[in-house]
Amino acid sequence: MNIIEVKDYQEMSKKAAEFVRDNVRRNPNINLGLATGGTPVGMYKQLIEDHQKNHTSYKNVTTFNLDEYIGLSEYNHNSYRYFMNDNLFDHIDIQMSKTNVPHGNVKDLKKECSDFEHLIKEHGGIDLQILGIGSNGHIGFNEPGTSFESRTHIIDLTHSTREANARFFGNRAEVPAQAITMGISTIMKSKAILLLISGTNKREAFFQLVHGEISETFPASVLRKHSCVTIIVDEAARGNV
Ligand SMILES: N[C@@H]1[C@@H](O)[C@H](O)[C@@H](COP(=O)(O)O)O[C@@H]1O
Repeated sequence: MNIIEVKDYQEMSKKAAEFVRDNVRRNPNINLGLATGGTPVGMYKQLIEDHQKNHTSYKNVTTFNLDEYIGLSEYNHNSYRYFMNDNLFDHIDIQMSKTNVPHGNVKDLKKECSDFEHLIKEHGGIDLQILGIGSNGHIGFNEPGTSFESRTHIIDLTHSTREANARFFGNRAEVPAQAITMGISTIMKSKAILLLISGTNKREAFFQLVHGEISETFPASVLRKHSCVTIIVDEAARGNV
């Protein structure tokens, strides 16, 4: 794993945006895997700024998002589809038809999972996957205990994840109990991975990732088996590591 140490959230966001932009410029038809949560918001802001200033084009880019809450429609402000439109897609020249976020409010959720998995495959796989990390080591919504062999699937969210995400909803009771998420093996098939880690609440997770054992009890540890992972981590998350 290539670890890039930066000072703070601002610098992490800038570096991450440069990394993504350079990849898009090198391969304008890139398949990007995207993440939600608080961590990548600054990176998306920088990408929008770069698009406006330097005209980096996303016209031929295809995107696949990691996950979506079950039960929320795309119009719900807490859905990840809404998040992506609001934080990125509405502000760049991407074709909406090339943006893919799992649908969390369809009748046949199992079919949605296998369709999503196939869609990624049909497009030739993800070239660059952006990731954040949960404080319990989850990636996407793959909670501790998820099989490393998992494909896109339905997951029960843990108490701590619902608690952590309650800040977006008002209270924990409103956070959906389940989500659709790319599986660990789906994520691991990406050709390259960019993981962003910021803040003191991620310090323990960063430490585990670097020093802990590779185990399904800490999902992100699987990344140590991937040959092309870049981590951008700020001072607060590094602590004394
Ligand atoms: N499903 C998302 C993840 O993709 C994200 O990486 C993680 C951390 O979120 P944050 O960046 O807000 O700390 O939790 C969320 O639940």
